[in-house]
Amino acid sequence: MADGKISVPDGEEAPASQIGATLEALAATIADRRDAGEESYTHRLLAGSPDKVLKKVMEEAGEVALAAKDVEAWATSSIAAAVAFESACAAESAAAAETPASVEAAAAADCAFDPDELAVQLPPEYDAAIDHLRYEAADVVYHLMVVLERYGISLDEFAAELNTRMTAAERPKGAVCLRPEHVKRGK
Ligand SMILES: N=c1c2ncn([C@@H]3O[C@H](COP(=O)(O)OP(=O)(O)OP(=O)(O)O)[C@@H](O)[C@H]3O)c2ncn1[C@@H]1O[C@H](COP(=O)(O)O)[C@@H](O)[C@H]1O
Repeated sequence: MADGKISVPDGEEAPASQIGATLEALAATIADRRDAGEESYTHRLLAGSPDKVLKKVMEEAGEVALAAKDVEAWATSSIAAAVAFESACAAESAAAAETPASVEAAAAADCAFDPDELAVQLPPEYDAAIDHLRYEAADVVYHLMVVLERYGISLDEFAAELNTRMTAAERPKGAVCLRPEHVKRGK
């Protein structure tokens, strides 16, 4: 596996992976749609004005950001609810301790405020927000892959871009890299 811009290190074999197989299948489907009819959304993105798919990438990236903010909001409100509960509990405990008759009850409650002990319950909406984030992330990747196909950047070449940014220790064995003359060219 090597073309004009990329190469596999000598003596190493290209690795296999799930996401690799998935992206390869999707890239092949997208490439096939060059010859499809107008009923294919992918074909319309490949054959129509480039602005359509370029706008879509920006729009879907924005939706990823909004979906992530939604995840943040559910996490923050869940933490706030847990803090409010702990604070109320600690206040009740402190008030009880001031009344001699209640000292025992207060000790039993053992409810001093301790942020490390917060029991944060994430609601079902948090999980749904994570599902939504993953969905929007897939929309970005699909549209980005249509852009790559449109401009003739193969998956191997794209992998080489990412691999080139890794240190030798981080890079998978056998990973392709950009030939030096293509690194950061045109940046
Ligand atoms: N992976 C995708 C894929 N992801 C997203 N999309 C389309 O991208 C469009 C996104 O448009 P919208 O902005 O309306 O997004 P939405 O998801 O409806 O809603 P939001 O993002 O606004 O929340 C929808 O029409 C989706 O169907 C995709 N269209 C096609 N594919 C793949 O490409 C293959 C070929 O598709 P066709 O070209 O339709 O044959 C399919 O079999 C799939 O494997």
